[in-house]
Amino acid sequence: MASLEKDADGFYTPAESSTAPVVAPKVEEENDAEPAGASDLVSSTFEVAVTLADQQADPNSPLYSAKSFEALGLHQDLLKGIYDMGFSKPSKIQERAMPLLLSNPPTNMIGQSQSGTGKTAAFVLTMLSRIDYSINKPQAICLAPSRELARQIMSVVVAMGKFTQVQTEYAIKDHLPKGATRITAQVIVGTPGTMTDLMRRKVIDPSEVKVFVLDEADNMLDQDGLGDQTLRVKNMLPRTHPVQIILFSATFPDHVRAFASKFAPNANKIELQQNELSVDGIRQFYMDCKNEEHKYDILVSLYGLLTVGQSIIFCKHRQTADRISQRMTAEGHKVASLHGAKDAAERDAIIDGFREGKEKVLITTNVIARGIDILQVNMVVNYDLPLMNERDRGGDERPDIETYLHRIGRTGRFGRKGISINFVHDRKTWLQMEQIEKALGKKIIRIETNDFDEMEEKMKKALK
Ligand SMILES: Nc1ncnc2c1ncn2[C@@H]1O[C@H](COP(=O)(O)OP(=O)(O)OP(=O)(O)O)[C@@H](O)[C@H]1O
Repeated sequence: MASLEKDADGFYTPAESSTAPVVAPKVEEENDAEPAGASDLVSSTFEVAVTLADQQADPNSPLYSAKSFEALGLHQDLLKGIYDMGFSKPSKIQERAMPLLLSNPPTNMIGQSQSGTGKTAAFVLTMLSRIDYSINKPQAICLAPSRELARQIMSVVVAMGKFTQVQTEYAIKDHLPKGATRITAQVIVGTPGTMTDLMRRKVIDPSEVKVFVLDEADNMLDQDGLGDQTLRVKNMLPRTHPVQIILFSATFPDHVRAFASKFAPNANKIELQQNELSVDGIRQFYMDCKNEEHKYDILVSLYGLLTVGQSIIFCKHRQTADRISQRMTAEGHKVASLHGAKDAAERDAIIDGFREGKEKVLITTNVIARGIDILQVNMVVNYDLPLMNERDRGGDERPDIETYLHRIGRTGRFGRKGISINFVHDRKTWLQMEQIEKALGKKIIRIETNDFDEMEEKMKKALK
């Protein structure tokens, strides 16, 4: 075994020199063109299929692919799983990333692609392709920032692996029975705190781990957030053989890029340009509210539109989410609220209920800003704009562009149309929104708050 040195960032690195760098392929520039043939969302399954096929045939779309899933060299059992899920062609990120992810010897990957463009399938198929099904030991570990996202990723592992013998287990809070001593499952999906705990207690033996995936990698590596815990997990991985490290996200802000490259050395990189970060299917609006209280009134007046499909309302504080939801409920509206102060069972029940469409409006915090994939969500409201100080950068009132992108990305999934509405209520919030607009190079259009008919018409048009 190579001798190890711990460097200033806390990484253990082999003292010997590493392999030659791989030339990083770049995603071609995409233009801003309207996807061809885009139409309304879920009016019928048939219509959606036609729309998707059109978009997947448009070389400017992030959903475009020249290849078929067969051409990506996947095992027959996985192809069956993919088709069983209703996928017919890979998306651009799948087409680009899969050959690099599956090539031998395994090479690390830092992959970036817009929200809702199919990153999950790319890393799930890699995990399922790399494990040895005859060995009952953990071989692929995937970390995500929330239990909701970990559960969703697991549902993709199970669906894609339906025709394989894969065994899976969660590393999320309050999931394993108290006395559990050893996990034999091959794929483990979880959150960093619980994963660290289970590895420390030797419930997870990482000695056979070959693939380590970070979904929402920029968030998982952020030094102000989950970075330490993620690094702890990495430092417990075996050093007797190479472990393929796979980082995926829709965003990789400058302050984590260098750390990401160190975390996944010599990685193949697929990167987006700043002007490609948001998908065109999401139409962005804002509403001028008079003050904090007026934001609530406007939200209530939007209820009819919020429930045309499903909506997610993002607030800065848990208390705001609870307060709004209690008030709206008391006024006879059906809404749910979800945040990190609720216990595990309650969180699972709330997100499952929302997924099933039992509630059409979910009021929440940044806890589910990332990754959550619910196709019926056609509206996102930023009741409070996301700010950098929510990431523990005390006093920093700049808008948090990455969180904004992830929040609005809960709609407009895989070529669907969606709407985002920002509430601004004073000069400060207006300037913050202007900064977001500038950073993304996309116009955020004003909607009148006092003309309900115009509002409704504009929004319905945006969803067409
Ligand atoms: N090739 C495909 N054909 C059809 N649908 C697909 C394909 N790949 C993925 N999807 C669907 O697209 C949706 C979005 O995929 P996914 O959740 O992986 O997006 P993502 O890129 O991880 O987004 P985010 O950055 O928000 O996490 C999912 O509902 C998924 O089932």
